[in-house]
Amino acid sequence: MTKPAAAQAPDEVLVVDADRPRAPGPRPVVDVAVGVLIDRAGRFLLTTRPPGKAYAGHWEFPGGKVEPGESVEQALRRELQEEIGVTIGAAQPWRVLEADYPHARVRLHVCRVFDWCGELQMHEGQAFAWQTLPVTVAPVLPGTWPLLRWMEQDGNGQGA
Ligand SMILES: Nc1nc2c([nH]c(=O)n2[C@H]2C[C@H](O)[C@@H](COP(=O)(O)OP(=O)(O)OP(=O)(O)O)O2)c(=O)[nH]1
Repeated sequence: MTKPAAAQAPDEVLVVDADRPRAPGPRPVVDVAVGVLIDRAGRFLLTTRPPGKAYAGHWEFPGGKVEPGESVEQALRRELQEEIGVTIGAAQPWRVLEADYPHARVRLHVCRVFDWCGELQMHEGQAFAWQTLPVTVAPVLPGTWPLLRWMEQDGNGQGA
């Protein structure tokens, strides 16, 4: 059986903007499902964070928070339908990153996705770009850089 999202130990822990204040005391960790959509040419999809969200305009992999009772795969399927209008097939669990931001502590459950249907539709006014390594978009969200580094280490994302 798949482990509950909260039981997954991170592969890496990142502290973002460490000089900026945090709320005092222990902060809950929010589980987030993140999708690395990889097309047949080996390119991967990045989108910008919509206006009004923390780090608006920064580039990231699409995804969002896991709701109570959802698996990571269910959350990713729902978020990608809501945000970019595609329905994913299987989501392959890949790596876990914990990121401590001034606005929140998040645990990113990063999945690779090779199979989806539907045309891309940016429902939240995001920009999108199909990328290979090294990426040509900026600024990249701090908590997205480790994922790009892992891809490079694994020899992924160079395109076909
Ligand atoms: N989707 C995504 N989130 C990332 C990445 N890297 C990274 O640090 N994050 C962080 C930023 C946010 O703090 C958190 C995602 O939460 P979010 O606020 O975008 O999620 P959501 O769409 O469910 O948002 P909401 O409107 O319900 O508040 O994860 C990434 O590559 N993709």
